[in-house]
Amino acid sequence: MKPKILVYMRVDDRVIKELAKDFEVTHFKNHEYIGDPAFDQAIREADGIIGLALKVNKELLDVAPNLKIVCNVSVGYDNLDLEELTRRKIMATNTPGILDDTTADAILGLLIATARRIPELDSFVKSGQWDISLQPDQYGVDVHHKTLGIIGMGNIGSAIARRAHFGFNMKILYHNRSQNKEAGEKYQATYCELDELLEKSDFVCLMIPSTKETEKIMGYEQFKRMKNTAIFINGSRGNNVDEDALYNALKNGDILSAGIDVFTQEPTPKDNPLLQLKNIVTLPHIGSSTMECEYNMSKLAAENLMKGLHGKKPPCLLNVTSFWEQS
Ligand SMILES: NC(=O)c1ccc[n+]([C@@H]2O[C@H](COP(=O)([O-])OP(=O)(O)OC[C@H]3O[C@@H](n4cnc5c(N)ncnc54)[C@H](O)[C@@H]3O)[C@@H](O)[C@H]2O)c1
Ligand SMILES: O=C(O)[C@H](O)CO
Repeated sequence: MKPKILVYMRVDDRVIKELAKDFEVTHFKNHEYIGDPAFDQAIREADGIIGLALKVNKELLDVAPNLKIVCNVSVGYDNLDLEELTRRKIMATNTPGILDDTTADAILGLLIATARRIPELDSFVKSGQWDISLQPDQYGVDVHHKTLGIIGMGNIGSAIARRAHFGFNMKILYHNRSQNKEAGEKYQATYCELDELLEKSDFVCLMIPSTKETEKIMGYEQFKRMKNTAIFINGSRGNNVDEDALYNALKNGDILSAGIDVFTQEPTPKDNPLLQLKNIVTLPHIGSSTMECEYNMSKLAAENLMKGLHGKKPPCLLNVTSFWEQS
């Protein structure tokens, strides 16, 4: 009998087809969760899970007695209770590295779209309002030669810094858990404490993982510290930002505008007050969502799953030291 796997949300169809050669696949394309009878049965029987953003916590693990591996099709793994998975000797994997350039492209795109007010001016043209020349109150602000503060100079933060430094002649400041020597040398990026970065940057780009420590790292105080001409970009996770504080800062002119790829709740509710503001550009969490990148991420996640269920060490094992090397 083939091992059983639960495929959750976004996994490339070609990859699912490959997986079906080795495994019995049950695919949930949307946000099904415990309580849905079909999902309950699939999770009860699953040897492995592959997919995007399934909340894997004690509640779910308690009803998944056969589970051996959980493979995220994402680099972020804030959806996983890693401690609990490790305690139960269940492997967990993610997909680091292969999405850096794609995500950095999207975040730079969002930054430029926000600075140059591209979505707003696109609507202006398409709605037939362009009957006189552009007015000064429709101008955007320059990106080139400005100061970009990156919070989280990891893989994606570095890919953003590379583009900003070489492509736009921006001055890079960064805040990180530890100093990133390579970014300092290659992109002339200067390490600073968070407060200093917020005070000096024309653009602040958040690129840290979502953890207990980073929850609402951008709150009322942090937005107040930013220049009132500055633009805030969140390409990380919604939980890292206090959305009420962001709303307040945008509404009161504490900052100029914001570009947001991620929300506290996704999909974000239609009545999220942020959506009413003119000075915010929003995206539905598209950082890595290109045809090429999503396929590569699915393939890497599938490789993790295959290796794990075939008794080999998955290439992107997250709980490596605490689990694999002891077992
Ligand atoms: N918008 C999207 O579609 C999208 C796509 C990919 C990743 N992401 C998010 O971006 C995050 C970063 O991805 P990555 O591949 O660059 O990860 P990474 O691990 O390479 O980099 C994260 C960096 O953040 C730093 N960091 C962590 N906690 C910190 C703290 N409390 N204070 C200061 N610095 C801290 C780390 O030292 C590290 O350098 C992911 O965890 C994910 O949440 C979003
Ligand atoms: O963490 C990631 O890889 C992305 O946010 C997934 O969409």
